[in-house]
Amino acid sequence: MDKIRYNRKIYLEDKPRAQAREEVLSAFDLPQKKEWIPAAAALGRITAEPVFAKVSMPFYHASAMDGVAVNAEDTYEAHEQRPLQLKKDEQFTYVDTGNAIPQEFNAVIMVENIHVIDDETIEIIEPATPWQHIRPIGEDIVQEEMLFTQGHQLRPADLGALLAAQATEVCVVKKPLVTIIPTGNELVSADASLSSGRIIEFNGTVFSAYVEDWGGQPLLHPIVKDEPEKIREALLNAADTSEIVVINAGSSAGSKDYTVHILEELGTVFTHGVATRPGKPVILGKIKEKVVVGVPGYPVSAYMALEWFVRPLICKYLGVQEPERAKLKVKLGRRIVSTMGAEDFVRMNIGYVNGQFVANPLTRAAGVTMSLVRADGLLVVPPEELGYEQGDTVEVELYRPVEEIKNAIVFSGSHDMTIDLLSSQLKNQRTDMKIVSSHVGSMAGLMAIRKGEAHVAGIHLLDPETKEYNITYVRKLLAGQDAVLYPFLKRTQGWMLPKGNPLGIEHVSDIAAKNADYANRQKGAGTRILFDLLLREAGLDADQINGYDREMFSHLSVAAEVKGNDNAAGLGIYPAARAMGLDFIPVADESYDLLMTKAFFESEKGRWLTSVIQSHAFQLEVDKIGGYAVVENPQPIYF
Ligand SMILES: Nc1nc2c(c(=O)[nH]1)N[C@H]1C(S)=C(S)[C@@H](COP(=O)(O)OP(=O)(O)OC[C@H]3O[C@@H](n4cnc5c(N)ncnc54)[C@H](O)[C@@H]3O)O[C@H]1N2
Ligand code: MOO
Repeated sequence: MDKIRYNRKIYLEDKPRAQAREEVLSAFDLPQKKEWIPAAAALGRITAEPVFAKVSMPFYHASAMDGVAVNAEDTYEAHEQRPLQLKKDEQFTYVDTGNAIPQEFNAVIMVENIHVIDDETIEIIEPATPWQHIRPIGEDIVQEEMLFTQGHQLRPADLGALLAAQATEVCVVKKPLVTIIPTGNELVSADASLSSGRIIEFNGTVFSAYVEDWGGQPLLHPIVKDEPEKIREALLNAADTSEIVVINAGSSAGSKDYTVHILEELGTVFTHGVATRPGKPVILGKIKEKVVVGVPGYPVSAYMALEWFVRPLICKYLGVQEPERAKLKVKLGRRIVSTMGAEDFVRMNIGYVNGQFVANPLTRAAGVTMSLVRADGLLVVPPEELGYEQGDTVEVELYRPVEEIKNAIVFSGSHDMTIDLLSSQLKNQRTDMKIVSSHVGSMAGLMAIRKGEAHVAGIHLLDPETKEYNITYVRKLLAGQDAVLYPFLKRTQGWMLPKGNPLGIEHVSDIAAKNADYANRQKGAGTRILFDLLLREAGLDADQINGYDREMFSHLSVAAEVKGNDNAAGLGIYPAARAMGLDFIPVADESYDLLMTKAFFESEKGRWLTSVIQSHAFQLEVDKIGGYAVVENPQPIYF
């Protein structure tokens, strides 16, 4: 049993990130270790000492051209009107590019400029100047010359210079060893069987990859349980053997968050809590002379904290400048609210629509790894700002090259699995194009087209009066704007019910009559509009439906909700029901169409998109899902 009892630490500081960074950097003052490694394997490494050439290059006078080596003096008489003949071996010898020039010669004439008379004789009509077409000894590299100073990061061409100068071994800065300690009783490896409360350990692998990318040597420690003794032992060992220690999770105020106490006991804590959202519960401290960085458990917070504090430490150790990301000015598609006094880091999607870059925030939840996977850029809201308004121009840091962002087709609206298939087919045919999609529902998709924030929106909006899909909505909401509605799919909506349909639901009235727990969709979702129509047709009211106010944001989340509850019911598409092993009773066939800006529809990208939709390969993939039919010979409707 552990002898020491730790008080739960409830209050974290809000230290400015820049201050925390300066403090930890000035506390990190290890001398660089050096090592000799083969030059051929030194890509990306930092030279620890100046590197000198051991030999010259070329090592001898070398012919720069294919032709003949001559003595320039022998050629002075040559003239267009008085061709001069030269004798082989006495007055010339054949040489190829790179050959050594025999001592008696001092110039090369290109083969194109000689006229061969016979095996022994050539003729020239122009004199050669001394040293023409000869690469003299050391033209490129001179023996003893300094090729690189210390602190130079070796690039591919640099390796060539090292080998050419016979500097076959090079003294570089040893990569700082960064030990990464994942902690948590709940953590299991990715191949373990999962049960409620178990979390796959993946932060360690991500940290290792970042550390490697930044020039450090990662060492991923096995998972450590939330037991003070185990954490203490892991920290002490890591501090003995490595340059930097990263400990993951247990950084906040939970009952098992011991890290900060153990660090206080074994060394010093400089910081517990920085004024950032996310990433607040960072711990910075030292054991002996080794810096320990405690990063929060949530992946997004963790990766950001790693970049704020571990990357500068690695760069300082290596003696290189920290790289900065490219920046881009973008227009905000949505308002962004920020906490006063804290820096906010907002992952952004960026699209290039109608000649301008428009950015929209992704989820800000620190546990959503996919928000980092999907992000095109990062908006940093400084502590003194309360946020920005929709339409403001702000600067974002880019996570991807700007060309990639410029080439993406921005897809908005209701999500459908076929859009992922379309994405994949498009990528098959055009490596320079991709679909970037955000799933916001049909109505929000339509508005995105209206505001010029998307090229394409997937919509399925039923007009309860006309029973027609999409057209009335587009006519009403996009009045006066150039848009095209491209008929895309017919798909089947139906009741999603627990296996065996225990409540025996067949009709909307059964949902009310049997008091089923209904999993509804969000306002503006096409499925919600359909459900409301079904209610009205059956003469039912929303308040007769149990769960009407609980809103899910996708077909799959409705299906997941239904799966866990024998009393549940939902409305959605067949593939979602199938994915969750649910019963499915068809209710209506609906039109899921693609609304596009006219400019996009008529652009090269728009034409590609529609040609992929019409391709056999795509339609075959769609048929495999079931419950769908791609519209044949679609007639685009212009508005
Ligand atoms: N009362 C308070 N609760 C929390 C606060 C707070 O200020 N007061 N801060 C929240 C914030 S913000 C964060 S971030 C988290 C940080 O929590 P910990 O660093 O203590 O980490 P855990 O609770 O152990 O884990 C949280 C979460 O992170 C994921 N995780 C952890 N380790 C890994 C790993 N190796 N690989 C993948 N994912 C990992 C996992 O989802 C955990 O559930 O605290 C809040 N709470
Ligand atoms: O600060 Mo936590 O790191 O927001 O997620």
